[in-house]
Amino acid sequence: MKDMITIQNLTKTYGKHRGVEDVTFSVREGEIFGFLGPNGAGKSTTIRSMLGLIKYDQGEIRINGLDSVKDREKILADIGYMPSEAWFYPGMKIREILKYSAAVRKVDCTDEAEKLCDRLQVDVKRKINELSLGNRKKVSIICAMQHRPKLFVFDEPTSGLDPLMQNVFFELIQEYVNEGATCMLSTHVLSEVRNHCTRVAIMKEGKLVVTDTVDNLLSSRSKRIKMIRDGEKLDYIYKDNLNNLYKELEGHHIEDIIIEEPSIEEVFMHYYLKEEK
Ligand SMILES: Nc1ncnc2c1ncn2[C@@H]1O[C@H](COP(=O)(O)OP(=O)(O)OP(=O)(O)O)[C@@H](O)[C@H]1O
Repeated sequence: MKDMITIQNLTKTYGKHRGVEDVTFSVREGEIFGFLGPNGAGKSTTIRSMLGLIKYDQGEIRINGLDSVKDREKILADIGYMPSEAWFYPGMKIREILKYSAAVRKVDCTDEAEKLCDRLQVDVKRKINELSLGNRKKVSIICAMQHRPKLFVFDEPTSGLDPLMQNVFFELIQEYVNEGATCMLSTHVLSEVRNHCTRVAIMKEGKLVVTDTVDNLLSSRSKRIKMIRDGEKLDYIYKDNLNNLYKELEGHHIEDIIIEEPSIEEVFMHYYLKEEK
């Protein structure tokens, strides 16, 4: 499968401050790719560099084979980007915002916009400044989707959306992906990653720490152990070979033991914890 996004040795500093350092990964055509990491890890810097919103210092970014600097306009024509902040000009009606967003791209999105408003339960007659954060997010989602782009880039799309609308959002993404689109999703919600993403990249302190399939990352050898040993209740993550656990338990009275797969939060947590200095 060909790459939709290729990022090679991306480095961006903000004056003396670190942004991202030597980041290399790729997103394949047709996948839903999770982009994770704690606050300040460098996700937005990477995304803004991809979209030409900031100038990076070193490296190369190609999107659908095109150079992110030289071919910026061509690239942007086929991207649906949703920033984490859902801000619009106050006073505008939703209908006007959607029309304006389509006109900037010089495409007629009327049918798709109507379908999306219906699915996301958006009333186009309402003014943007009357809306809750969740409803503004829905407008932002429609602006990113209505021109049916080849590539979606979402920065924390579901924060503020109720669970029903979160479901509708992922149904829509899946439908577009089934028709050939690619989706890069920056999120802090690990259940979204487990349920919807095929591969992930995890950033930490400006560097890429891992990129792999969600299945591989979750099938690590660690297990969650819950047991009552010698009258004591224990609940912990065991990272060694299970044969060693059985040896360690010899001579103890085991009243009860449950060995289960850890949650995605438990598996991913160490990528989020700060390194000991
Ligand atoms: N405009 C800026 N000026 C100076 N430093 C910046 C600027 N934007 C980002 N940074 C720094 O770059 C680093 C990466 O920030 P970035 O916003 O890319 O992280 P993030 O992973 O998107 O975080 P979050 O999950 O909080 O959105 C941080 O150390 C941040 O302080």
